[in-house]
Amino acid sequence: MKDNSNIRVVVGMSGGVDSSVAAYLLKQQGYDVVGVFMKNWDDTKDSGVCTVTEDYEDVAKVANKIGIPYYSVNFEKEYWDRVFTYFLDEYRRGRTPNPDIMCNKEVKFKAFLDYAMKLDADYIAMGHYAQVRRDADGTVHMLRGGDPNKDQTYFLSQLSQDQLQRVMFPIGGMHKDEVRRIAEEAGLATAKKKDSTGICFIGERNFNKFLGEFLPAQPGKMKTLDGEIKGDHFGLMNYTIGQRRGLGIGGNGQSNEPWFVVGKDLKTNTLLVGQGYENDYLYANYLEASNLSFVAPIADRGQEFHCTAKFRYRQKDVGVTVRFNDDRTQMTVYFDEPARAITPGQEVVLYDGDECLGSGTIDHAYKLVDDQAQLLQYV
Ligand SMILES: Nc1ncnc2c1ncn2[C@@H]1O[C@H](COP(=O)(O)OP(=O)(O)OP(=O)(O)O)[C@@H](O)[C@H]1O
Repeated sequence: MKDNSNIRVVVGMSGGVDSSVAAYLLKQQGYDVVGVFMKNWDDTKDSGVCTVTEDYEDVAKVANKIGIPYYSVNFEKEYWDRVFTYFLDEYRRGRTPNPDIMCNKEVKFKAFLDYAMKLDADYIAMGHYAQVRRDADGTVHMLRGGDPNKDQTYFLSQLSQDQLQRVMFPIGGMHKDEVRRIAEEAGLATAKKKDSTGICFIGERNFNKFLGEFLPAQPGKMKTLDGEIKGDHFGLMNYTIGQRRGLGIGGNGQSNEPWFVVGKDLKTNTLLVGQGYENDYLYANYLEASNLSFVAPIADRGQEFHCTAKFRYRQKDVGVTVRFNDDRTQMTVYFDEPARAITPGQEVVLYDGDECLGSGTIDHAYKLVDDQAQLLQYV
């Protein structure tokens, strides 16, 4: 067996089963493994419950069982400055941000990586469901996780080639069942622990109440695209494009079809609603994105190429054509088929087969009407 004992790997241990097994497998493979638990949210900042103490106890139990040192590090300031501030700003702009993507980019794979380097790490490891392939020339590629139900490349799509160079995903090729089985066989205390849910590092919250603790809600009117008032909304930030639940409007005389959020008019603080899941106004032909980041080397693909994309996490890939602007700071993504509920603030993540190329943040969606581009009034 290869001697890995000179290679130090700092594992991000959350107190969950995935990172427990990641640490366990690395230790089995003979690496010099160190566990580190991050605390990124102070539960006195809001009125929710945090599970930090319990999670850290689980890290301690697992680390002791597999025989590795472990530490805890506090990145509350980094999380607040680089993730939470962005999160609130995006909501203020009427958009729907993805804090997990920002958290990976700025905290888990930046602040944590910097900290690990100070501990003389050669690599960091995380319990994500994603895979890294290393080419002979040193280039690394990020591939989808082995468990199609768990693939997390969507959330990792803003990592850079430099960041990925130093990353290992020990359980990335496995299925969740297998991870739990290994944890059980190894007697790890987290084998049966429930998966974490909710906002990255903050946890499960009543979302609207949580948001309201940081951003004052500004109630306004709900209108159809024809200007008919349908009711009141309790703050544009509490709604997202394509949302059905919580509107409180039933079908009317002509149709019993449910109502959906089809747009937001920030200037007049109006929520635009339309009837029917297939509402034409929810379908776009292309989008514009900025804040581009590519983990894969894509320079040789030229200004325009065809690939697949996801616009939200739980979605099948769709065929798209990507066209960059001259300096590659923005891209326009044309869909092979019209796509529903494209949401500003969310990420458009590009794939070539199983390889995640990178992503951009959605700014605008457009519809073609008689070959004329119409900007959808999504913010
Ligand atoms: N508080 C934390 N401290 C250190 N690393 C963390 C922490 N939270 C998450 N991570 C790392 O990020 C990975 C993915 O986190 P995610 O929240 O998606 O958890 P998960 O898939 O439920 O994994 P786990 O079962 O390990 O909690 C974890 O497996 C772990 O390596």
